[in-house]
Amino acid sequence: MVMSQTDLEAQIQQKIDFKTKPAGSLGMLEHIAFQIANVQQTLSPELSKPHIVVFAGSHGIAKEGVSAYPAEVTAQMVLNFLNGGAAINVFARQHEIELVILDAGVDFVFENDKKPVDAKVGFGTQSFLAAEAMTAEQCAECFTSGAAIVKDIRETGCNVIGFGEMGIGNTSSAAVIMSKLLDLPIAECVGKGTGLDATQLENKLSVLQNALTFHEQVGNDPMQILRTFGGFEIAMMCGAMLEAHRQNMIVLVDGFIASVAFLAAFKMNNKIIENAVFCHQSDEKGHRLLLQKLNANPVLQLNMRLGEGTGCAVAYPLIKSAVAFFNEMASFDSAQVSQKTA
Ligand SMILES: O=C(O)c1ccc[n+]([C@@H]2O[C@H](COP(=O)([O-])O)[C@@H](O)[C@H]2O)c1
Ligand SMILES: Cc1cc2nc[nH]c2cc1C
Repeated sequence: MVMSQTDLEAQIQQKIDFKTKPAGSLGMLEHIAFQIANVQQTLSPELSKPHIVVFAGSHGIAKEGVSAYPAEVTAQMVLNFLNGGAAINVFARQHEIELVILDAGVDFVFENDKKPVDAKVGFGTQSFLAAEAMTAEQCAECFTSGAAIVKDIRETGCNVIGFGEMGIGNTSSAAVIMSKLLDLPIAECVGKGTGLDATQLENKLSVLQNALTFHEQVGNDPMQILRTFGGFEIAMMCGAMLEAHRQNMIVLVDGFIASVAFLAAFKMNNKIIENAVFCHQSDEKGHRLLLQKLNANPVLQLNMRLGEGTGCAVAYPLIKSAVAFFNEMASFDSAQVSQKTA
């Protein structure tokens, strides 16, 4: 017998409420369990073959003094990921999450035997201070490649996928994209990124204001905004997230930059929010407001501002706990525990 959506939702909620606990006492874990069961349309949800993809890209805007670190760190960190030494490697290993390192457009030729997945769209974007970050063709390629990597991962049996990134300068791209997509003053979207001091932050703000003035004619079309302000890894994440939704996967969203990629995807298909778990509220200034605008309730708030998918990795065991209680806890009936009095 085919169950209606309303019936299924009622049954999921009933299963949660009949567990041996005071009603609502597992808090956010209850919401996550409900969401995952609902996405998977089942009373026995499963998380299988979890993956995190780190999308890496270099940014032309990095030469405008908007980051506390030099642009070459992007390629150097990709090598570090490949050698297993970065924070995301540690957390992914700890929680048995498959890690995929993807070159969306790093300004470096990787030639050792250890290479990132090659989806290179170019050797970094143009500085969007006085040019478009990428061409329309490059932006389209980001979407095609993002979808392709997710399809490949889906074929391994994975149904839960985290999105992280690496790209010196990408909080600048992300801040401008957020400001355009939400029609917010850029000052509300800009933060210290990798750790700018107050003077450097003022410079970042003025660079981004100038860029916005230069691109004044850009309207609110998300594809046009992504193309104008980049980066390759942000556009590719956006395309990948949309595919993960098409494949009915659980979409784990990392920090500020990943959330901005999500916002662009949401503007293209707002149903994607049904599959999304916002893993961690970053310390980057704009993230809180962005999550508020999405009505999103992050699983964790640990004052991290690293990216790489680290928020997804550290939140993952909690998401597993949500599914585990839903599947394994006894009910009042099965354990013969008395229910609430009146
Ligand atoms: O994910 C976040 O919330 C986050 C916040 C601040 C910085 N980051 C990371 O730092 C880099 C961007 O910072 P920046 O200062 O170079 O724009 C990039 O590699 C991101 O992964 C990440
Ligand atoms: C060292 C370093 C590691 C990172 N991981 C993600 N963004 C980063 C930025 C820097 C500077």
